Amino acid sequence: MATAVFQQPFGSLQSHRHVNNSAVHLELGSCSVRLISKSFKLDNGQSRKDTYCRGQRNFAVIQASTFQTSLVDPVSFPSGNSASESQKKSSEAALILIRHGESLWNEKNLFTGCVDVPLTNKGVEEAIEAGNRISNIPVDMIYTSALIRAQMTAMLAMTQHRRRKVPVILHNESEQARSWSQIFSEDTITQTIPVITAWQLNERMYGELQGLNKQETADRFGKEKVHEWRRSYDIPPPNGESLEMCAERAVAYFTEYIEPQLHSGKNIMIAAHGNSLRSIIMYLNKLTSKEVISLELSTGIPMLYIFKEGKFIRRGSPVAPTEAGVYAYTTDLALYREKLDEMLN
Ligand SMILES: O=C(O)[C@H](O)COP(=O)(O)O
Repeated sequence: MATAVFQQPFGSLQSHRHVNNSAVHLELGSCSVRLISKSFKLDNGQSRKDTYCRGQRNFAVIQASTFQTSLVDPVSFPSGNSASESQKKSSEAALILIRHGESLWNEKNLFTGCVDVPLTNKGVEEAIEAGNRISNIPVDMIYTSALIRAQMTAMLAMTQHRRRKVPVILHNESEQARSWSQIFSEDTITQTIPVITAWQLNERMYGELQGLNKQETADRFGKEKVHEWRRSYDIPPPNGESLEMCAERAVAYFTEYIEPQLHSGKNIMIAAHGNSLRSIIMYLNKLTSKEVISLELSTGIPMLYIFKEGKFIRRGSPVAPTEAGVYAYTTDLALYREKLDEMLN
């Protein structure tokens, strides 16, 4: 992805403790980012090096790339030497998809779409259970929709992860938000998982059905009509998105931003919605428009894929963290798990 890399001296900064500063400039397609390293002499005589970034344009990519550059996981996946080396050699990466846990409007049987409602208690429990199931699978980056039910699911799931890294939502909505949420310790960054939120992963926009009760709508417009709105591929509900329209933006986002991360060996979790995930699964499993309409996803059930040699291999849903046989670990996943066991014992 990086097309040009060069080192340049970085002028001295306003602190008597800085002993050395340098900057690396990366050109990443249409955007550029500057990684700035500062070496500090601490009062106790020790020295410390912190790296952070300044970027322009296309902030999601910049932030993702920054974390990618900075993160060095002591429990690397697959097993290898340095993180960058293992990334280069990496022959596979894990992809976890999770539909959010039950929301307050799922519970009330209302069309939700892009209305931003939180999880129920049951949804919270489902998210925690999903986290248990994936607690031995490596996660380097998380993508969620812009909606709270997906974000809650991702965050709650990660509370169960054995690696104990902290998921941190990247705020790139304005220059100030980006700048005010920077992390200035390389050590802390290595214990962090970047969480990227993207509206493209949102639930399909349900148009004028949003907020209506599904049963009452079926009683009013007829079961067939409502089934057509809910489960046809290319017929949109009134003023809303068809599954095809939802797939267009969700899959475009996946191929443009997420797939390159998998290619570089990053293990990814996506927390999203029934229809944005059906769209992505349609792409991953090469389903036809006929096949995808009968695909139903339960709330809070993680699905695991392995990305290997440019192909997505479906591994099913991990049933419990300890039951390797249920979804058959790959060798790399087994090694990762072994390292977690060593680290935590
Ligand atoms: O938005 C909604 O109401 C649901 O999350 C998905 O609804 P569906 O099952 O009708 O597509």
